[in-house]
Amino acid sequence: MTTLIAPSILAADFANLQRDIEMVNKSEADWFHIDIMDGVFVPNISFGMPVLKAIAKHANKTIDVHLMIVDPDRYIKTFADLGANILTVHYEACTHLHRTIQAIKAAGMKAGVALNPHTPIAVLEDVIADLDLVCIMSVNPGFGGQSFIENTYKKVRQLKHLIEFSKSDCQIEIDGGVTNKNAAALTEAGADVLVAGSYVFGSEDPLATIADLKTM
Ligand SMILES: O=C(CO)[C@@H](O)[C@H](O)COP(=O)(O)O
Ligand SMILES: [Fe+2]
Repeated sequence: MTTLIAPSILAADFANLQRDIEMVNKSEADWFHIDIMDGVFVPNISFGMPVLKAIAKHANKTIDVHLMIVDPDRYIKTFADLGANILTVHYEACTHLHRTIQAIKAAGMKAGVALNPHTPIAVLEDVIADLDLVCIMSVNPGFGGQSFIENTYKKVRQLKHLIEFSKSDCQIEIDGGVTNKNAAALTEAGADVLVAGSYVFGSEDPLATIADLKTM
């Protein structure tokens, strides 16, 4: 199976959002990656429900929502109603992670958990069988355009082992600083989904950049 590519809309031109959504629609990308930041869990605020609603209206691919917010349980139903297909919460933001995962699935979405760079893979041991996606943060969450953290490769391999050992069919997503310099090595280590924001939207030809990432 080839690696899935999920352009991060955080790096799109918000004054030309529909144009950028149409670009992703006609590209070889697989998912839309949507970063929701609350200014509390992370030191930045991105955008909220009205913008997600507008994106969902035009997007014709899987909508992968990455919540960087505290107490995400408050909004699970809202994100399902807005059109999220995959809802990823942060391990560090959930007091009752098992309950949150079940609530996401009960709302009809796939359930993902994201781990900050300092959080070990081992914390997922007792929920891995319930998960559809694990998002390994390869930068500290909160901003696009940061440098990739090299320790990520080790975590991908550890997660791959845990998934195989648990007979889980959960996918491994890498988020932050993904470029053509690390994409092939991430795929080789076991990544299933690569999120790319500034590398795609900051390039001369985003369609070609996405197509190129797909080959890695
Ligand atoms: O969740 C985040 C950042 O917190 C990411 O999804 C970024 O939006 C990825 O952007 P690049 O690092 O690819 O520019
Ligand atoms: Fe993200």
